[in-house]
Amino acid sequence: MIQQIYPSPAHNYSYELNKDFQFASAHYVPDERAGKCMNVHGHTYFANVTIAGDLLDETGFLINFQKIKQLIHDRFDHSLLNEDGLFSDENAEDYPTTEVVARKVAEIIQEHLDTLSNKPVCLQVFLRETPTSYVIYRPKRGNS
Ligand SMILES: Nc1nc2c(c(=O)[nH]1)N=C([C@H](O)[C@H](O)COP(=O)(O)OP(=O)(O)OP(=O)(O)O)CN2
Ligand SMILES: [Zn+2]
Repeated sequence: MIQQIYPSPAHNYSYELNKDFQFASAHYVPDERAGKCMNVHGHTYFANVTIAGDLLDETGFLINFQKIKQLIHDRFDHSLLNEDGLFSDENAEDYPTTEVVARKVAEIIQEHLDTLSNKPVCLQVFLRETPTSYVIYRPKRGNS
């Protein structure tokens, strides 16, 4: 939910930013054990992304807030997640569950961050799938 307080990852970076955004997507979980979730259905996902770093870019940004939303919203909004090449119906690690979508969001963002000279890092993705269900994904990282 936008404007909620999120759990913070511990870190020693000087700057931390958080971006909230939402996207509406359909998905299904391709396993009979997922019950009714095996049927195509939709959610309005609420995401909060945490990015940190020690250096700002030439505009004084860690990263432009708008870019974070653009990377994810433009790709996933009003789509069937299972049809995106990031996901697969063959391998559970790539089914579009909340856990996996949160990880993919982190990976998409980190891939972009790696192109920036100030080298920010994605520390956390909080992804709410329903009013009662959410996942937090924190990429493994070194001692920073
Ligand atoms: N660990 C996970 N469990 C479930 C996932 C998931 O991605 N990871 N997904 C689903 C379904 O896709 C469903 O969209 C969400 O399930 P649920 O929280 O049960 O949704 P409800 O709105 O029915 O929840 P209530 O609290 O009962 O209203 C299922 N499990
Ligand atoms: Zn679902």
